[in-house]
Amino acid sequence: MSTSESALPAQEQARLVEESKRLAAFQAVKDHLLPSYTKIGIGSGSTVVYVVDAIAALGPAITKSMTFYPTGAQSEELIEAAGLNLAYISKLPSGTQLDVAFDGADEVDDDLNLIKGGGACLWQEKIVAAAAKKFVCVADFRKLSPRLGTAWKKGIPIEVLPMAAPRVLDALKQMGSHGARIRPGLPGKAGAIVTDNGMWIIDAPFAPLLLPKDSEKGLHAENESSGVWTVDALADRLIKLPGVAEIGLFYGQSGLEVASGAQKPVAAYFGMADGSVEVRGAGAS
Ligand SMILES: O=C(CO)[C@H](O)[C@H](O)COP(=O)(O)O
Repeated sequence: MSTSESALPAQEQARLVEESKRLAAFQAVKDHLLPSYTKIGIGSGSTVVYVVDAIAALGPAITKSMTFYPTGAQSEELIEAAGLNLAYISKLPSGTQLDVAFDGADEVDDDLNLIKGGGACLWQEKIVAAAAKKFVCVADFRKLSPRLGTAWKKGIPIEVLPMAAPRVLDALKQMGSHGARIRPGLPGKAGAIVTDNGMWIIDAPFAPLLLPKDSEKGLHAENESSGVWTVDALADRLIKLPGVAEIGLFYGQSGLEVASGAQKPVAAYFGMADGSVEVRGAGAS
């Protein structure tokens, strides 16, 4: 949030953020949900609520031929509450892709790499995003960052098998994440947060993650324990730690570059504080 926005009273700031999510969601749906589409992925979080609002606003004449695939319990409820057709990715016939998937993010960098998992749904979110021909990210202006880990300081969410958590924490420390910790449950719940998949989440802070273009500026990852990593090197390393089920880094090639299995969005829509929508990547299709 810029100085001018953070000077606003808290209530006005919150209103601005909500309005920016809504604007981004309606624009993304307008640009990327074609009436001919039949299979749509729906992500998790507070921004996706507006995506579902935008889809429902198209009316049953358009949406009745569409089926919606959730990324967890929250989006399942959203789809049902909006009266949209619900199905599960486990029932998507092999060899079939979703036409498009919409989801939020905790942070988005200049290369459209994402941090996701603030809402603990990252595993199913990655499966649904990678199953889509086109993955579109929707966010408010606070999520736009030059490098991951600049604005989002809570750490990279990592979904782990509970019995492996202490070993994963040891490994993260060696990799330079000194503040890594198991995410606690919601107030009133003792112990760790438990994901829709029965796993725990570790949040692992790292120094802002470098991009390929940073090496041209003389910025390099040093050694492992320095905690300075490029996005790809860190992601490749984290996913190989025994006990790690999935990581909240969505990285690699985008859906425009690979036929299927992309984790990165083809486009990211940001609602801005001035009421505009900034689009990074591919616009309308
Ligand atoms: O990754 C996610 C949940 O696991 C969400 O997409 C992310 O946390 C953004 O949420 P919000 O739209 O509420 O800011």
